[in-house]
Amino acid sequence: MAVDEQPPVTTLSGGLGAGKTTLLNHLLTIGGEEYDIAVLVNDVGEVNVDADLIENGSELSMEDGGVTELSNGCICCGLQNELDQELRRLAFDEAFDYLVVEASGISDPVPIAQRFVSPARASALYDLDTTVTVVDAAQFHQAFVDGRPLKSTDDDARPLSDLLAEQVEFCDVLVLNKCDLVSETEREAVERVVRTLHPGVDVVRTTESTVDPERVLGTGRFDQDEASDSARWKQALSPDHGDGTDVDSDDHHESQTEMDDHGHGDDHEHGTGDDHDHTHDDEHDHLHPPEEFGVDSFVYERHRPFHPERFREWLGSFPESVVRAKGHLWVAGRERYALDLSQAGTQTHVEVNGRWAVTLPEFQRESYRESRSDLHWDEQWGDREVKLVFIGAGMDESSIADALDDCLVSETEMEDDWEAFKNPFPGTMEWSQPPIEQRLVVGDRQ
Ligand SMILES: Nc1nc2c(ncn2[C@@H]2O[C@H](COP(=O)(O)OP(=O)(O)OP(=O)(O)O)[C@@H](O)[C@H]2O)c(=O)[nH]1
Repeated sequence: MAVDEQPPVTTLSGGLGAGKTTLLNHLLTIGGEEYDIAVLVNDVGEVNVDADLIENGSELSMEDGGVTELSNGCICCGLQNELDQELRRLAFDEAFDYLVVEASGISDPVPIAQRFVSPARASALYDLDTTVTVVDAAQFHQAFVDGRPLKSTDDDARPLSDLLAEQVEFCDVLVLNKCDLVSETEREAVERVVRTLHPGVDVVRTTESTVDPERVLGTGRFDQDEASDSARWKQALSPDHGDGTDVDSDDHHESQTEMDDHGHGDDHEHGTGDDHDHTHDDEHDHLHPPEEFGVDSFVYERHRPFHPERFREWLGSFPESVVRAKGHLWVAGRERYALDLSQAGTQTHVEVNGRWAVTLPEFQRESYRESRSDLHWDEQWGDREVKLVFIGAGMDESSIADALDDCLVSETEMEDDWEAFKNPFPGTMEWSQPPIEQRLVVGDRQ
């Protein structure tokens, strides 16, 4: 792609589990008719579940460069170098005419937007078009109307609700999602708070993130001068905010050189009003969100199925310290299909994702295995496994893992007839039905 073509960019931010991946998949299905979209997906955990979900839900794939994943950190801080590299690689090596960047649920949208404006190098390659924040209406109501903020259990950390508020404050379009989980009165109360935090923001109400693509793609709403007036934008650029606490100091040196390489000729044209040098250090001189908000993550991986009844029971009492969990499941009695689990707030969804590779005809199975060098393969069970990412504040990893281990099929149960277990989990892929009916939903307003 020629450098001067500058594909437009939409960034998607928003709280953990708010509906960003759902929105992205919706855009790829509907908006894909108008644009040839490339996506860059950032996930906090070491396993990028979102990238898999996007691949499964669309024709894009990692191999053809359509989906790029950046995992195990935040593109707003720790992975900024990787973000810059990927943005350059995409611009020079891939053919697309729109880029959508899905930030992790604990990313601060300000430093991400700053990667696309002068003097950041990507500003010459892309045109930041729209910044979008997706909000879970029910979670927001709980935190800001009911007055039960999302806490972090680490005393020194800021409550996660602060991040939610910051994500609301910095966006051009706010997608108020999960409207099915709130009453009209609750939604109105949420909108009042949202408009207080961000007067004049364009609010789109949705369920399942079904937004009209025109509201978030090619809107031309991002205005650098207006964004530059945002208090946090200025704070992030201020040289006085260095407290030396940034955990990624090594990254800074490399990026600093990159920034120095870059001509700053157009700085003044789109200036932020500050006349100091915009160094990389200045740009993200804040704590890395996982530290600032006391968030951590771990992966639970086992190569044995869950007992359907015990695991269903466990789902009914999700540990409070877990803010978000997602991944795939092997449930005994469901040997043909991998199930996706997605927990956010008080709701957990389990739905059929696709067939385990081991059940595919040999030709397909082998080509799948070749394309996934990291795939765990068991002689007897193939790729069937449980792999879940947990993200939360103050989680007791070993007690969660122990409780889950108790839900696994025991040594003796391995010999049982698994079809005889009472099994509430979905087990077919009847695409003629609306997918929602193939879900097991655990939690409020089922
Ligand atoms: N009830 C309800 N559930 C929804 C809605 N939109 C999405 N979900 C579900 O909420 C869960 C999280 O959705 P995602 O799209 O994965 O959320 P996300 O913002 O990408 O999550 P992270 O990237 O982990 O922060 C999934 O189980 C979705 O199916 C909605 O409008 N209503």
